Amino acid sequence: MAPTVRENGFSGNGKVSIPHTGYSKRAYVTFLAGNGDYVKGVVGLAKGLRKANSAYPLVVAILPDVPEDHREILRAQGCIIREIEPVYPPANQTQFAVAYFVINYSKLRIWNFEEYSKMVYLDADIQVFDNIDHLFDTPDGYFYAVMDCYCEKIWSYSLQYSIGYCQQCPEKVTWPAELGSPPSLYFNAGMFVFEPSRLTYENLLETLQVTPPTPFAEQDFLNMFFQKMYKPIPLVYNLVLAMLWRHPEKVELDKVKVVHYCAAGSKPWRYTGKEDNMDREDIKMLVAKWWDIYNDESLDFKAEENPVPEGELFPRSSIMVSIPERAISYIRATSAA
Ligand SMILES: O=c1ccn([C@@H]2O[C@H](COP(=O)(O)OP(=O)(O)O)[C@@H](O)[C@H]2O)c(=O)[nH]1
Ligand SMILES: OC[C@H]1O[C@H](O[C@@H]2[C@@H](O)[C@H](O)[C@@H](O)[C@H](O)[C@@H]2O)[C@H](O)[C@@H](O)[C@H]1O
Ligand SMILES: [Mn+2]
Repeated sequence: MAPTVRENGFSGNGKVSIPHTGYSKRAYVTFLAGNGDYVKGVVGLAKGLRKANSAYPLVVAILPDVPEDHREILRAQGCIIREIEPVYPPANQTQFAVAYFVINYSKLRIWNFEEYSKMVYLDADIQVFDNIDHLFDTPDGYFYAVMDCYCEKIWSYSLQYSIGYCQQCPEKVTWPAELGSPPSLYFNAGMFVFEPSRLTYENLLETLQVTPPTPFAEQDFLNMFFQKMYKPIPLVYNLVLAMLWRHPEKVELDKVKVVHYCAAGSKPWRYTGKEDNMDREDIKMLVAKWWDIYNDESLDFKAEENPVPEGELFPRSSIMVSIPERAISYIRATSAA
């Protein structure tokens, strides 16, 4: 039977007016800043999600400094572009672990995307190789993310690193009793499952303004803010590459669904193989896998397969799939002609 969206689903004025009546819209979301080459990461991610048959669209939260030609590239890949204003931490003397981490606080704007009830955030240097749509069905009220690793030199400022403690193997070097209780479980903020909420958003921004910045910027802040709601999920959902050489016993590469190219020198679009660990066979294989998707033209978004109905804003594929069946009652179309 030819499905038709209820009249008030797509009003005649060309705007998509979706009834806010108990439907729950879902989407993947990533973050893009600057006019550099991270746009390639977003294109790769959009194509990877398509290859994994993801049912939900990819929203890209972009800073104003993302140039129009990059925005067009992303629209052409079926991405939903949302411009956000930067978020800066309070004035500080902090040395961030990496100078540009300061722009990553702008990620916090995604909590204001209230038109979505559940989102999966993915850094632009992440690739999704298997379908992870089931993460949207996780119980609400928690913050889901994968535990990070403290063993890389980038952590050398930390107490954990100085005593050789890592949460990935707490039995190897136990946390000294004289230092009190061990650190709370700490997640990598390159991937997480969350529920946008105006209230949480405002709370995040207010709390940020009274929280002294720390080396891992918004990642440290989010770990502090969501400490009580944090639920660790398996590393197959965010393989922080350092795990391959720091905790190989925990990695079953053929089961990994999401790879996070965060190790120094591992960004596929900048890969030279010269940095530490970058000449490993598994790294070369993962970088090649990223390029296979990026270069696969059959994975490009095809507007003709996702027509944007006359006067509407987005291809229905990006709207319709983000509204579950129950929210749209299908009635038999009376021919408009
Ligand atoms: O110049 C930049 C730097 C970072 N990012 C975004 O911020 C995220 C976090 O930075 P990055 O992934 O480089 O941090 P890492 O995970 O390597 O620590 C990136 O994935 C991008 O989504 C960006 O768009 N442009
Ligand atoms: O702004 C802080 C960033 O901190 C995190 O990356 C780090 C950290 O996780 C280390 O453990 C890794 O070793 C390292 O490579 C990596 O840069 C997030 O991936 C990123 O999205 C962002 O939040
Ligand atoms: Mn990253």
